[in-house]
Amino acid sequence: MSVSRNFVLAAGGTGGHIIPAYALGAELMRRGHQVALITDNRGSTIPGCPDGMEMHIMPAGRVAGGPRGWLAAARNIWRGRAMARALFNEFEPTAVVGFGGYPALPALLAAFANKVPTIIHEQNAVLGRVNRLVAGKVNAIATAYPDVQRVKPGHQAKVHLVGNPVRAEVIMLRDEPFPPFIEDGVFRVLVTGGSQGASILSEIVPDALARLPLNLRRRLQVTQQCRAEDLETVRKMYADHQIPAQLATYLEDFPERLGWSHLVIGRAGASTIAELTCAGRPAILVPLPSAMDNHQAFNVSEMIKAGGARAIKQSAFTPVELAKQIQKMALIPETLQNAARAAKSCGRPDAVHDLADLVESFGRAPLMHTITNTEHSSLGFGSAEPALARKAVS
Ligand SMILES: CC(=O)N[C@H]1[C@@H](OP(=O)(O)OP(=O)(O)OC[C@H]2O[C@@H](n3ccc(=O)[nH]c3=O)[C@H](O)[C@@H]2O)O[C@H](CO)[C@@H](O)[C@@H]1O
Repeated sequence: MSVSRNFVLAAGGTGGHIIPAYALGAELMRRGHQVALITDNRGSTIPGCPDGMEMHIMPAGRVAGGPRGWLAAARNIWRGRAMARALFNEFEPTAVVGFGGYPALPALLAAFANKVPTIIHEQNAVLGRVNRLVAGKVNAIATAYPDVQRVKPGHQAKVHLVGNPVRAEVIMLRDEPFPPFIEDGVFRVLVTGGSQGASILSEIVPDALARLPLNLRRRLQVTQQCRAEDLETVRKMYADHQIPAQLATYLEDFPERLGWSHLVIGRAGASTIAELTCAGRPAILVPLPSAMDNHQAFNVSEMIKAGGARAIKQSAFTPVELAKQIQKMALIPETLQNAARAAKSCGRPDAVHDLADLVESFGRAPLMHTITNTEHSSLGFGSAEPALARKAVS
C-alpha cells in the first residue's frame, strides 16, 4: 500500500540544478506525495515548476569575496537554515533532497538539525562544492555518472548511480525515431548555452553555419537560444547569410525543439547532456572552461567515448573549426544517425524513477512496516545504514 508522505527538495541558482528537482517533484507527486521546493530568487525564475509543488524562496549565501562576503554569506545561510527549520516543523518532511549549489545548503543544515533523513543528488561527473561539504553527513549520495570524482572512499558505500532526472516530455522522445535526415531534406540545428545562455555560441555559430558547403547550408533551419544582449546581432547575422533561424532568450518548449533537431551545438551542462542522451541526439559541445573542477569537460567524456558527441575546447572554438566538425558529423547522413544511436546508448531514462525510489526508501511511513537491512538491499540500494533504518521506522 502506498502512503502519502511529504518531501522537501532544495535546489537553486541555474536550470541545471532546478530542472532535475522539478522532474523528481513531478514524479513524487505522481506517486501521491506532497512536495515543497526550497529555492533562491534566481532559481524561482526558471520556468517549468510542476503544478501542485509548493515553492519557498529562502536566503542562501555563496561563500566568496573575502571576510566581508563570508560574513554576509554566513548570516544568510543561518537565516535560511532558521526559515527551513520553521518550514520543516510545519510540513514534517520524511526526507530532504539537496541538488547541490549554495541554495541547497541552508535546507540541508536544517535537516541535519531536525534529524530528517537527507539525500544529495550530484548532476555532474565531479562532486560539487556544497555536496562535498555535506557528503559525510547525508544518508545517501545519488549520482548521474559512474565513478564521480571527489567522492571520498569512505562515502562510496552510500553512493547510488541513478542518472540525471529529465522532464517527462524528454523521456517520451526516447521512443520516437530520429527525424529523417536525407540529402534533400531539412537540416535542423538546435543551439543552446544552458539555462543562462552563452555569448560565445552567438559569436561563433552563425558564422560557422554560413561556412558550410552549399548542400548542407541551403537545408539549414536553426533554433538558437541567445543571451538578451546578443539577440539583435545574431538575428542580423542569420538574416545576412539567409539562414532561417528562430531565436529566444529561453526556449520553454526545449523538449519539442530537441525532438525536432538533427544536431545540437551547446555547452556541456549536466541536464543538457542527460536530455541529449535520453532523446538520442548527436552534439558538438563546448565545455564551459570556468566550470568548477572543469566538470563540464568530464560530463561530456562518456558521450564522446560512445561516439555520440564531439567536444571543442573553448580556446579552439572558431567558426572554421566548428564548420569542420559539423561537416565531419553531418555530411554523410549515416554518420549522424550512428552518432544519434551512440548518444542514446549513454542515456539513463529511468533516472527519475530510480531517484524517486531511493527517496521513498528513506521516507517509509511510520510503523507501516519495519525496514531491515536485508529488505533495504533487496530494493536495490545496497545496505542501509543502521541509523537510517532506525530513523525510517521511528
Ligand atoms: C553555467 C553553469 O554554472 N552551469 C552549470 C549548471 O547548469 P546550466 O543551467 O548551465 O545547464 P544544464 O545543461 O545543466 O541545464 C540547462 C537546462 O535548461 C534547459 N533549457 C536551456 C535553455 C533553454 O532555452 N531552455 C531550456 O529549457 C535545458 O533543457 C536543461 O534542462 O548546473 C549544471 C548541473 O549542476 C552544471 O552541469 C552546469 O555546468
